[in-house]
Amino acid sequence: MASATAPTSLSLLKITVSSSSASRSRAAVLPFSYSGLRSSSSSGLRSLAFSTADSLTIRSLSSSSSSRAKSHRGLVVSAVKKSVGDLSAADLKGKKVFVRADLNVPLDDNQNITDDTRIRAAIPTIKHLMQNGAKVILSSHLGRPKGVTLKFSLAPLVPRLSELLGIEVVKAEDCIGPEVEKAVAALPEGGVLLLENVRFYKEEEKNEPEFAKKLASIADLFVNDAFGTAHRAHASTEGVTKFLKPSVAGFLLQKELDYLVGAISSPKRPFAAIVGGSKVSSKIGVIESLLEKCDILLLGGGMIFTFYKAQGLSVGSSLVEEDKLDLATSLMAKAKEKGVSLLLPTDVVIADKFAPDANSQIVPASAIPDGWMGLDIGPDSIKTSTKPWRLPKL
Ligand SMILES: Nc1ncnc2c1ncn2[C@@H]1O[C@H](COP(=O)(O)OP(=O)(O)OP(=O)(O)O)[C@@H](O)[C@H]1O
Ligand SMILES: O=C(O)[C@H](O)COP(=O)(O)O
Repeated sequence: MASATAPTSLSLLKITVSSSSASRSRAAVLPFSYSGLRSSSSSGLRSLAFSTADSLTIRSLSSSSSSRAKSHRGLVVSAVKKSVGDLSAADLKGKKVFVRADLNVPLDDNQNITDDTRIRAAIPTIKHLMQNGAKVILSSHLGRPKGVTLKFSLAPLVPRLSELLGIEVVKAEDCIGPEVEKAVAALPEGGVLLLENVRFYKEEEKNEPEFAKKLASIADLFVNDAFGTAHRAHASTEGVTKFLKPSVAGFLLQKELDYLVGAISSPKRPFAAIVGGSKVSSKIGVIESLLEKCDILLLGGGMIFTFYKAQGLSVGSSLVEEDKLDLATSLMAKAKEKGVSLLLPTDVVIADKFAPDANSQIVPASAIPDGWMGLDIGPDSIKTSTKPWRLPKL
């Protein structure tokens, strides 16, 4: 059986804590999966492929047999958001509906859509509105343009949208202004007008009220179906809700909310979550919230290098949020305090530059050479995180 002194990659983590009953009882719910540890190999963490930020948790795992502590994370979240399905023809006929979707699809160099999943996902809401006589004003961002940029135009999406909806979707050249107003006025019941990329205006991401007001001024009510963008308070997602009533969720957003609420309010234990992305700073809220609910939190993506550095590891030229090192440390401490196993990958992909033609290799997280940058989790860690017999059922 592994002990806290096993030379796992935990030994790299310079965190010393004293035992707490909270972490012991919490850790007891994690029977899994720590098969790698239990195999008692001297490279326990390597076989686990994720390292916990808290070596104490591992000791607790292997020593405690008490049943799971009564959850202090039993926060029940209930989804009582109004959805577009609650709106009938009586509410919609002849109404101008501003629909924010996430049509941020990948395009190749010739502006061909290489994956239309997001367009297809937006269709049920749009069809519901069309079938109930609404005039649909469809808005989205595409990419992260700095000002008006042709390659980020939504124009290439029109043929596919039209095909999927069975009507000719009209495209506006802008998302606000007199031309848009004219196009809206000409829109028949059941018609769809696609506005130009809302991020062509910097006011969108700044959530400027004046801009939100202009967007809202062309519509009677708002449907947010942009699940992939729902974590951002932008003018077209959050700002317009100040001016349009009702503001309701689209079918896609509702489905995802139902799913998440179900998973989070009464999860099967042990409950694990995986969080990735490049920046810790934009994930603080979600990580803190998950620490209240999860038993295991696996981190991936670019943000892990901030955590490694916070632990004193050498991370070469990896992306690091220097001003968030303390935050990373405090999140790890918080996980410890809550008895949550915060796991970091033990192997990583590194490259000599951030470019498609870079040289790359796989190394242990503790062995990133100077001049190399870590990009993401390595194959061992991927294997671990995707093998159901290693991880608890999600
Ligand atoms: N490991 C990395 N090293 C350097 N740059 C990275 C790394 N990972 C991602 N990036 C850069 O950050 C951008 C955003 O990455 P990603 O979408 O994974 O992160 P995110 O946290 O979801 O993004 P954001 O919070 O900025 O929306 C990428 O397009 C890329 O340019
Ligand atoms: O692709 C995405 O993640 C969403 O469309 C959000 O895009 P953003 O990260 O540029 O806001």
